[in-house]
Amino acid sequence: MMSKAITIAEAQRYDAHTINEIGIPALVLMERAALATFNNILNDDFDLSRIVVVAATGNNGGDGIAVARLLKVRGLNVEIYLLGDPDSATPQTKQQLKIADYYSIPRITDLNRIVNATLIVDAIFGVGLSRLITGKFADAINAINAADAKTVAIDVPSGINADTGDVLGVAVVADSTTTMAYNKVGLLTTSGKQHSGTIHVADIGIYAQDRLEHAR
Ligand SMILES: NC(=O)C1=CN([C@@H]2O[C@H](COP(=O)(O)OP(=O)(O)OC[C@H]3O[C@@H](n4cnc5c(N)ncnc54)[C@H](O)[C@@H]3O)[C@@H](O)[C@H]2O)[C@H](O)CC1
Ligand SMILES: [K+]
Repeated sequence: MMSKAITIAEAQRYDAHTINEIGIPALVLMERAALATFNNILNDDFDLSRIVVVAATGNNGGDGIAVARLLKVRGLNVEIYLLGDPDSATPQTKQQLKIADYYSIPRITDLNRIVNATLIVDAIFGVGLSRLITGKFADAINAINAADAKTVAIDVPSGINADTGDVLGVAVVADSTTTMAYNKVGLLTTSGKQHSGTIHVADIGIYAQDRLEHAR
């Protein structure tokens, strides 16, 4: 089947339409994104003995923190490496952090725990990446790439511009990427493919066109 690929602007427009016009709450979309990623993780052949979710405070991070909770509730050993100030997280991501705290998911600050993980979930940046990556964000991506662990990216491998496939300084090299709603144009480029690994497109209830015909 031919699958459509969309730009960052389209992804943002379809998200906003689904939330604001249709009325599906952002947290519901986030839960579906997390469930799709979680199911892809369980269906693959990964060593799940030491899982680290590396998350920033945008909605991509929120997806990842929700994945951490789904894994934890399954009884798996999962830790969160959080980048950025939780006080400036998006409302959805703040809610995910609160839920993760309820389940006592450890928050780690030592990059060595990333390097020694068996599976890494990359939830640093998705379609919101807007500038060159430096500092602690770059350090975390370098640690992910230095690890022997398999790496699963959420939506876009962090550091890849989802329109052009360009590396904005440094980018995660993933074994697989669960991308939401549609593939992204930048993931079809040579660089995009090299960083995404196997791409799974997840239906999370966001569509380019309203499916009103099914309702008649
Ligand atoms: N909108 C939805 O309801 C859904 C979104 N999903 C997921 O969310 C991301 C997009 O989330 P958004 O908050 O718009 O952006 P990001 O999380 O990708 O990142 C934005 C965040 O990062 C900062 N930032 C950007 N570039 C840099 C940089 N180089 N260094 C440091 N910080 C940077 C920026 O300022 C923001 O704070 C999407 O990809 C999906 O994963 C859902 O899946 C569900 C629906
Ligand atoms: K990501």
